[in-house]
Amino acid sequence: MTNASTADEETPPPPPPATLTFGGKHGKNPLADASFAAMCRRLPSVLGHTARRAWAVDRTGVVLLLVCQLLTGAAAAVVLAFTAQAMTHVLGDGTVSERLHGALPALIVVTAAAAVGRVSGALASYADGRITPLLTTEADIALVAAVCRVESSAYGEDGFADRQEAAEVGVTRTRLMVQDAQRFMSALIRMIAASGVVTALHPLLLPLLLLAVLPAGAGAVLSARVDYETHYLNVGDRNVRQMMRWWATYSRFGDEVRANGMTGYLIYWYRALSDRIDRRTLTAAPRMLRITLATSALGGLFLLCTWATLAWLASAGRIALPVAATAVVAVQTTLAALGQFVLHGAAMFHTSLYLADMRSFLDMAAERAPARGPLTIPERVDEIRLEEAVYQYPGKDEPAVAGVSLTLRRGEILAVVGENGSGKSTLVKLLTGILLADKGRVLWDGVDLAHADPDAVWKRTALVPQNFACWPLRARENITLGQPKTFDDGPVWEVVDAVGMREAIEKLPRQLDTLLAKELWGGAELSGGQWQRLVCGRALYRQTPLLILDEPTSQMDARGEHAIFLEIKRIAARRMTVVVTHQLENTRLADRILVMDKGRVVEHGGYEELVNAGGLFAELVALAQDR
Ligand SMILES: Nc1ncnc2c1ncn2[C@@H]1O[C@H](COP(=O)(O)OP(=O)(O)OP(=O)(O)O)[C@@H](O)[C@H]1O
Repeated sequence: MTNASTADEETPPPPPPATLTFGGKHGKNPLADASFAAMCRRLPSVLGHTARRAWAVDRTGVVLLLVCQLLTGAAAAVVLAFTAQAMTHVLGDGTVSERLHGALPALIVVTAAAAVGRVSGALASYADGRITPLLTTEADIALVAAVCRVESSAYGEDGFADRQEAAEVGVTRTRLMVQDAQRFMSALIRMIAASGVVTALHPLLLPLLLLAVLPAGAGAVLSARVDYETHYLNVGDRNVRQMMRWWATYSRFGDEVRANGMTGYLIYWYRALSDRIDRRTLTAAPRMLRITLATSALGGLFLLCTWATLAWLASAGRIALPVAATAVVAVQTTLAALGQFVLHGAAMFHTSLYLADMRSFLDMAAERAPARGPLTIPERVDEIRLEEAVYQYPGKDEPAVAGVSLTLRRGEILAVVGENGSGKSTLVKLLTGILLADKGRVLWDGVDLAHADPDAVWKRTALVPQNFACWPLRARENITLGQPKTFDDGPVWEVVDAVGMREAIEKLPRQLDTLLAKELWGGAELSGGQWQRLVCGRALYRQTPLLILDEPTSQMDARGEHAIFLEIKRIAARRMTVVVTHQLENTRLADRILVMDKGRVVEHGGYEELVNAGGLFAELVALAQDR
């Protein structure tokens, strides 16, 4: 036995991924208590909703689709009725040529109607091809817009991310909805046409045919239910798998994954989660099989009864032979139409389950869109005041900000310091109205943010967040994003100079037009510190009354940091500036320093004053110098 294998035996197996359930108040499958009748009642509402949305995106396509479907149905009825007529001639009395001659006009009509049916069928598919992509795009954009617009606090809400994942499936299923609805409607029209002909031949045939296809329909609905149940159980796991997939494969995190030896565990983890999802899916397979076998057997039995009845009617002389022959064709046609009607109805029901998830998420997101009030904020803001502001994140026992009062005036630079988790970033979110205080108030020139239009607030805010996005956009857009108001690059170059990025941008293959994403064709990459400079440039470009920088220079070299703080000082007179930092030396530029601990302001004053006070700030400064 080698040392390596001994080591392997002694190494405990890696822990499997945590078991995640689609939890919270959304943890209950909406189908759990739904009766079969209730499920069937969904169809008209789903059909109506799809029709309204289709009408909104492509009226011509919808009209074309409806006309073609009516034509297809009418053509099917004509084919059947004239086939019956032709049969009567073919199986009637006279010589072969006389009988064929007699059937000829009916056969010509059958051929013409079949041609019309085919052409309108093709046109209906074309209309479906027009409507579906537009509808899917609309659903997709509605979802993205809804998520972008919710109050920031919604992200932390129980089940929000899982509901979003379920809604994403709804978006992809939208693709099937028009197709299902179109096939369902066309089968319905063909069924009505064909059943009219069958009933005219003998009234007993239609109920028997219905009995023959109903079990298949019931089977399809039951299978859809099982499939959805499995999907519902897997939502939580799929959500986290999707997130991990992105983190594990995103090139920006590739170095961390490789150099820390994470690859093996990440792949193991991904496989373990995928296996768990597959296991649930496979558990459903025998149930599906049982449903299909039972309903097929029942349907087959009823079909046998239909044929036996037809044979009995013919042999007992209750229907003439030509009528019996026609009945065979009519039964086949009706059976096909009925079968498709039921199957596409079930498919629509199936799709509707996913669409309902999407609709309920959109409703949920709409309820969480800011509805704060119509108050607006003056163009120039002179003062921001916090009055005993408290904020507690959902699910947390302690408030992150526990009653903070402060006044910030135009022209002032405020530094906020404190240990990790002391509430600095949360305070910033309260100042900017990203989060609304649970208790207390945040007032911008006397306007309470709880009642102000958030867009008016954010138009006057520039924020360099602690965790910023490296947008896969051109360099120019990475600066102007959120405020693309000039056609001239002058102001963009001004901020590029201010953050010391001119040389780096001029070296890019297409300067400001360079796509900043190495993974995209023609894209280029910046270093971490260069990205941070660019993000600071974006905030400076906005020229707003409030400028907030949360750890703005953590990745920068001394020259970059110097340039940024010089610029902050240069422009400070025209705005209120808040700098959150752990680099305590940088707080020297501030007019005031706020020291936070456990959500409260424990000290405030100037740099020298706080160092001499011998409190938490002095201790942190001493620790920073004790290297
Ligand atoms: N989105 C969130 N959901 C739940 N709790 C959060 C969230 N963001 C922060 N917290 C919690 O709120 C508290 C304050 O966090 P905050 O980010 O404001 O601290 P901070 O002072 O900015 O910390 P750091 O110096 O590490 O950036 C912490 O206990 C943290 O765990």
